Amino acid sequence: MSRRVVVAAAIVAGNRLLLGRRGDPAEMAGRWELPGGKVRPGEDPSTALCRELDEELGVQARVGDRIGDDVPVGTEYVLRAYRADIVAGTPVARAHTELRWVDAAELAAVDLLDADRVWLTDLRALLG
Ligand SMILES: Nc1nc2c([nH]c(=O)n2[C@H]2C[C@H](O)[C@@H](COP(=O)(O)OP(=O)(O)OP(=O)(O)O)O2)c(=O)[nH]1
Repeated sequence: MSRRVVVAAAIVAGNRLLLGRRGDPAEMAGRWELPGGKVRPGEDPSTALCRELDEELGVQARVGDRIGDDVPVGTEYVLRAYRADIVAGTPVARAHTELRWVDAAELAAVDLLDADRVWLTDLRALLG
C-alpha cells in the first residue's frame, strides 16, 4: 500500500518561521511542527495545504515551492513541505495548543517532531 501524503507549510515572515504546538496524540503532545495535515484521496497536495491552513490557522495562503525531501513517517505517511505565504488573515491556533514565530536560534532549540528535524537545514536557510 502506498503511503498517505501529509503536507506541511513553511510560513516565513521576516526572519521568523511559524510553528504550531501539538496537543495530541499523547506521544506528540507538547512538540512543535509545521502547520498542515493529510491530503485526502484525489486531492491536489497544494489544495490540501490551503485547506489545512484555513482550518488550522484561519488564513488564506498561497502555496509555493517544495522545500527539503519527502520524509517517511512510520509506515503509513510521507511528509512533504512547501513554502507558503499568508495572503489574508492572521494565524490563530485552532488546531494547536499554541503558535509561535521562531527565529533561527529558537528553531534550533525548539522541540520539533522527529520527522521535521530532517528539514532543519532547509528551514534555517529560509530565515536569513
Ligand atoms: N501537520 C503536520 N503533521 C506532521 C508533521 N510532522 C509529522 O511527523 N507529522 C505527522 C503527525 C501525524 O502522524 C501525521 C498527520 O498529521 P495531522 O494530525 O496534522 O493530520 P490532519 O490535520 O489531517 O489530522 P486529522 O484529520 O487526522 O485530525 O503527520 C508536521 O510538521 N505537520
